[in-house]
Amino acid sequence: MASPPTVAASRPSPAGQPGCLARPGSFMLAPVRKSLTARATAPKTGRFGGNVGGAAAADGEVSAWKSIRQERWEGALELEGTLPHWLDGTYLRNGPGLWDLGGHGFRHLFDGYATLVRVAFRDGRAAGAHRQVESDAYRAARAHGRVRHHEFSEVPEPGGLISLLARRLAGLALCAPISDNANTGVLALGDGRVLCTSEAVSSWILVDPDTLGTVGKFRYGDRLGGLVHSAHPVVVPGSGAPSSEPELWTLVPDLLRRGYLVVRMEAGSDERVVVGRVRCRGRYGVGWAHSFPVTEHYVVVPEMPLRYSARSIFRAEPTPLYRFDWRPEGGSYMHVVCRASGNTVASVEVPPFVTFHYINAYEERDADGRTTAVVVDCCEHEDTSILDRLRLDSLRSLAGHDVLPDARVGRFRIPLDGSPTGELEAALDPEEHGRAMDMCSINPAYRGKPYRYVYACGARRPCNFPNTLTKVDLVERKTTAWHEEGMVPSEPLFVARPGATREDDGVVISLVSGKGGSGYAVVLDGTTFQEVARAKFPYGLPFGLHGCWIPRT
Ligand SMILES: CC(=O)/C=C/C=C(C)/C=C/C1=C(C)CCCC1(C)C
Ligand SMILES: CC(/C=C/C=O)=C\C=C\C=O
Ligand SMILES: [Fe+2]
Repeated sequence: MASPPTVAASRPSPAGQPGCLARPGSFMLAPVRKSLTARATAPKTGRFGGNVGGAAAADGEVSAWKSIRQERWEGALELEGTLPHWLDGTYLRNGPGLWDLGGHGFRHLFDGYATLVRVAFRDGRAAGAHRQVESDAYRAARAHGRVRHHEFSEVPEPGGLISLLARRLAGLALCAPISDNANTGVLALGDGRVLCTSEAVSSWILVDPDTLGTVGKFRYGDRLGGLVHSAHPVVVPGSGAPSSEPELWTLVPDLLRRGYLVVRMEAGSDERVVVGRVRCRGRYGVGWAHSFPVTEHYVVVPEMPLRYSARSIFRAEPTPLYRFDWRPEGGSYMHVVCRASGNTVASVEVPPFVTFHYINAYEERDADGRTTAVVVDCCEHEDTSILDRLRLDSLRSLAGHDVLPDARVGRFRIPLDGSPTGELEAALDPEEHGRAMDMCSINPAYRGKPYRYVYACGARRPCNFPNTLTKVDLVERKTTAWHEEGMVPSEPLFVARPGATREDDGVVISLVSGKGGSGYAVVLDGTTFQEVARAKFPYGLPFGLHGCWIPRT
């Protein structure tokens, strides 16, 4: 641990008390029926193999892949360096932080129960907190001592004889319900509501950004249904006069009719409105739509050759790629849908690609101001092996081994002149960022517009996981990296300085699981990419996925 704990947990939850993870012996989880991957990884330390919230991880190992042990913690953070006084608001980050309960360990990074982490910045000081998100899946596992919902890589037996008989009588597949473990992102809708998100339509959970408490399930008031949707809905300033209230856009894949609904939801509403429909052009299933980009006038619908396996989702029958099938022979496409009319204005074939995250997209215009193409940037992985590299046994045991598959900034150019194909090439030499590229953010004021800077996780090899924070200059095709030996960074998030006019005038915040079991929020200068401050948690932080910034109003 880099520094001794200096603050006591303000609300400690001793074992056996409400608000605590478990009573000793109460978390023996039942065996899992089908494993989509190799054998379960046994917890490494302690009964839960976890980080002890409110105390240092004692064994000096990186905390990134260890479960957070205590359900919640809150307290002041020890500061090193000087925080800018203009940094006034709350940084929230979500991610799977609890992979071990009782005697059972999840196998894959994406399986873990959601842990929300918060760092509140005010007057040059920082306060931290974490709390488990109270999804039905998490509550059920806690109450029953077994995994009851199917997660990304695990398919538990349906619980109990009565439930099994009832399901058989109802003619349902003998599988547990789909999980509502909202462990992927956290999103401020801009109307006061803050949501934890994941892939299942029924998984969104409203949280209180101050207490991190679970407010309740978010349920749509419409009749659109859908089973899965993008884990990364996009909130943009509204286009509708007279209001420019922020609105949410997302994609709802239709697994039966093989297409996508492009939907919009207004601020304050819980009803999605269908703006456009796209039919899949490729063969086999619907392309996985974990995220998607928007430009000023268009929504881009990617049809990736990594396709949802309807069998795996409806009948809980695993594929070698968890919930997906790799079908490059079925074609790969990019569709462009007009945000105003819902019409598909371009649909082009592109080379096969694998991506979780789109960085940004913008419209390219000719000298007369006519839009000629849409440019889309993404974190592109060389193949689907990245999914297996995110297995916990690989993450835990292969640190320092150079097994991370290559990744690059993939740049698509989608012509709007009716051409049948689009291009895909690297936006810069991938060696610039150690051939790793994911967990990206940009200055949000440049979303959908021409832009220059990307903040992401890159690599200093050898490594089994991205281990640098990297600023990419897409114009100069150069990078600047921030790195400490042994660190596991999470998504860097850019926060603009109020009144800034330059794109990189602001700071970049990332929660880091450091060497020696430490956990801290590092704050980097957005321009120089030098550290300006770090706010240290008194315990190690598990790795997390995506975050958001909520300015103090
Ligand atoms: C975190 C990340 O990148 C991806 C996570 C994907 C998840 C959690 C997917 C989950 C599921 C499906 C793809 C199909 C239906 C079941 C469910 C577990 C929600
Ligand atoms: C953490 C990750 C990829 C890392 C490899 O470079 C992907 C996360 C995807 C889900 O949000
Ligand atoms: Fe994601």
